[in-house]
Amino acid sequence: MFLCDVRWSTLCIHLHYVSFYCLQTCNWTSIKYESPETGVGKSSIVWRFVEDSFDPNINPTIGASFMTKTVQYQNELHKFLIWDTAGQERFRALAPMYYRGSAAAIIVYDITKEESFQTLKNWVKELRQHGPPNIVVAIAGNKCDLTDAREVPEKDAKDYADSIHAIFVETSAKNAINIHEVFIEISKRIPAADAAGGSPGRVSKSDVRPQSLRGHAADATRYEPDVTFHLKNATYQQST
Ligand SMILES: Nc1nc2c(ncn2[C@@H]2O[C@H](COP(=O)(O)OP(=O)(O)OP(=O)(O)O)[C@@H](O)[C@H]2O)c(=O)[nH]1
Repeated sequence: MFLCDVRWSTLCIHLHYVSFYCLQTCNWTSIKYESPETGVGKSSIVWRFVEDSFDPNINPTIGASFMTKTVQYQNELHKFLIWDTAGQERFRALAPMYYRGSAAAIIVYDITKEESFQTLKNWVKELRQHGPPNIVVAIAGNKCDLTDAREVPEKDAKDYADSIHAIFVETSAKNAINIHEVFIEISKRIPAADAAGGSPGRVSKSDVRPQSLRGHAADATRYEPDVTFHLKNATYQQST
């Protein structure tokens, strides 16, 4: 998952999950979570953030979903443009299409699956090597409501995140724990466009990469409504 934060201009945020990207048009309708990169809760986090809802029977992502969400923080508006991409290995090669040009990435692992945490480290390496140089990275240990099934100690993950200067949170999309907070924390770390003179993630409004727009709340009417669309079946809808 990737996010951006800008004042008065669209900024590109790359929200990178342990798994992501997919631009292909596919017909698969039911695919089991097979690898440590799938089923960690990426889509659930996005839906909790965007719609404040949780679906225990959510389908695996086939293709990619793009969503925007505008929130007010203090006296500013933050508009997040988010790519939610499929976690399956077959889509891995498409990842650079989404993280290049993004200002932030959220890499998600499942606290009940040690393997997903190890996989996360590979994504961090890839982002460091091939992603934008100043990309903000957040690590989210999801499903923290499942404490009895925990395999990844919180301290281990926090120490790792500190070692790479990443934001760290444990989240629960199910119980709405730290979802809003991680997005706001990312937004705070991304320089405003006017201050940065054009941040790495800055994009035009027609660019359908994840972005965040930050401006003053009083100017909310200048922004377009939040939207959701799915590349899988080329549907497009306004969510607000
Ligand atoms: N208990 C619990 N279950 C969760 C949480 N987040 C997601 N899930 C469940 O985990 C499963 C996978 O969630 P998804 O959001 O589809 O995961 P994903 O990482 O987007 O999966 P892909 O689309 O395959 O990459 C679903 O059954 C969700 O209901 C959480 O915070 N707590």
